[in-house]
Amino acid sequence: MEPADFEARAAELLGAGAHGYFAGGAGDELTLRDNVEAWRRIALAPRVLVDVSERDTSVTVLGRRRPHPFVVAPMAYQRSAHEDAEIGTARAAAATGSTFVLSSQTSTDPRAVAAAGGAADRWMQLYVFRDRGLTDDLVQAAREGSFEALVITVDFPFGGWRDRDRRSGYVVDHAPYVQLSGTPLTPAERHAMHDPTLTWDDIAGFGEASGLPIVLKGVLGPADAERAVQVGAAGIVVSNHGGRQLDTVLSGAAALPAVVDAVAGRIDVLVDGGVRRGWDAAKALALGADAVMVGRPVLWGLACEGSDGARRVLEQLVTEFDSTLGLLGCPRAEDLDASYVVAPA
Ligand SMILES: Cc1cc2nc3c(=O)[nH]c(=O)nc-3n(C[C@H](O)[C@H](O)[C@H](O)COP(=O)(O)O)c2cc1C
Ligand SMILES: O=C(O)C(=O)c1ccccc1
Repeated sequence: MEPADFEARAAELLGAGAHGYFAGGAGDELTLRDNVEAWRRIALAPRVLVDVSERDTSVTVLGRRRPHPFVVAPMAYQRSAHEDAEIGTARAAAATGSTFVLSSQTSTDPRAVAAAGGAADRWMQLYVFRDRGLTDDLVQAAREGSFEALVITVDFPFGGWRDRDRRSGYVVDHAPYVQLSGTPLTPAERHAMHDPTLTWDDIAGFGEASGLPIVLKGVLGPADAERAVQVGAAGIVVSNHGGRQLDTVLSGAAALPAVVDAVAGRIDVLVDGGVRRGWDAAKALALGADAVMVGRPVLWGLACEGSDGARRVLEQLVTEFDSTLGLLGCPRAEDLDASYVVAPA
């Protein structure tokens, strides 16, 4: 099976509830679809007669050189996709030089994920729960597991309106690391753990308490990007949460240019949502992103072939990205700029 077949195969392998939860989005899923289409609408504009015999896919993010711009997005409940779960995706990331982001809603103890990932780059995604004890425990685990940064997700005061989950009645079929009670809960019940009173005033405190750089995930506009700089974030992820929160919001691809302008190089900018091909990542970098997060494709690889499947998805993205640099006539990823893309009219 090719990585291109994983999405369809995962739909056959997974139960309807888990599949709907992973694949689905908010409302009519217009943003879910637009995330993918927005990258497709941007045209690449190649240059010719450039020596592309050697290419450099590396980028610098949070002050560290990384072999390529692909970061595995934080995704909840990976044990529902495959028994390899987060250990499997962390190993796949480590094997491909991808930075791995562990979800707060991990199925696996963060310390075990850290042990499996060894010296590879990993960040901890943080949800701020009403029960701050649970949040503090994750911060502590991040420190013990040598996680390099805290990715605080800021677009999730509570869960979006998700028809697929309401219809399926899906309940999480394993005990996640952060437990609420002994009873299995629906995603909506677990989404209600989040603290909806969280504001900008709280952010710097997490940096101080953890000693780790803070990345704010879920920023879509230039004013919020400016505030992220002001509160001392080291980076932001331009994201609409994979179309899972508020339907009809703009795509990461559409939001990116104005955010990049506002940030003006002061902090790192990542983008996610609908990155499916190596050339999508090239477009993101051309529009000023420093790196991209990839979500569902990694999950489909995990569901089909466990850790090996997730690794194959990441390998293919890196190979496609490398080939894009060559055929675009821009052999160094860090030289990508707006001259290599034509935005839709
Ligand atoms: C099944 C699933 C679970 C997710 N869980 C989390 C999470 O726990 N924390 C978080 O910040 N984002 C979460 N996200 C959002 C992803 O990190 C990411 O923003 C999004 O999936 C990127 O879009 P893509 O799937 O189109 O690549 C989740 C996404 C999916 C599909
Ligand atoms: O479903 C999600 O998108 C998500 O981020 C989440 C949030 C809380 C619990 C589980 C998943």
